[in-house]
Amino acid sequence: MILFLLFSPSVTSGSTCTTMRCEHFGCRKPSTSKIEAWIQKRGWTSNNPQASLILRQWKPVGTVDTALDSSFVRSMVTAQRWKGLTIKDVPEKGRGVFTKRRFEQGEVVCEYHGRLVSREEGLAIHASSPDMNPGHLLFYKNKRNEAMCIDAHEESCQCHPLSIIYGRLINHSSKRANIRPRLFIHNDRDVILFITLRDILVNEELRYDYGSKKKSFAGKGVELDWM
Ligand SMILES: C[S@@+](CC[C@H](N)C(=O)[O-])C[C@H]1O[C@@H](n2cnc3c(N)ncnc32)[C@H](O)[C@@H]1O
Repeated sequence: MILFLLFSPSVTSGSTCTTMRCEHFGCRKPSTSKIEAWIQKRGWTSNNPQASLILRQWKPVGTVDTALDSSFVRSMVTAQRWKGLTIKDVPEKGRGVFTKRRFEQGEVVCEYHGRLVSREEGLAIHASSPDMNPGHLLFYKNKRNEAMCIDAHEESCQCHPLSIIYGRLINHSSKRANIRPRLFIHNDRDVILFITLRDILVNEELRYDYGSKKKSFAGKGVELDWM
């Protein structure tokens, strides 16, 4: 869908002058220090690009389909250390996730991370919640077309007990969604990444369409006023 050039500097490496296209960071904006380390690793002898300039001109590289191709994005999925986000209270919604920096269209924001369970198990968790609120469950179909659920009702997951799991705190909007979930597979694990639908400014609330009908959450006919 989206093809963005990240950076095409003319650089001198030894005696060879090459036009480089950096795809290393893929669909996720790196920090200045990450770019500096990347430049240093190239071992260029002259004409080195400035990290701050790369950062200013940065755009995601690749398409939504290739969002998990970059080792940088995969390392974030492994570590669950998503930067650039913060949690705030939102009137009548509880908590919500807000941006601490600008995100570009097509950028990976974070993962909906949690425990993988079957749809039936997810529905049982849903049914046992006090007000049948969808809470922190995400229902989806995997690549084999099986109905599954990511259960994120715990504040933190067992695999990353110290990480903030932002995905579970993102609120719903069908009309004003600025990110969308997308299913990938990494190390045989289903990974649902949120990808921006447009440029997102600093201090914007992240929202995605939960995809549930007002009266039929997970097919259970639950009335939810806020949907
Ligand atoms: C995935 S959680 C989102 C984080 C939640 N606000 C919290 O504080 O934990 C989903 C729950 O947030 C609330 N919520 C999400 N979107 C909402 C909206 N647009 N309006 C009101 N409540 C919303 C509902 O209670 C829903 O069950």
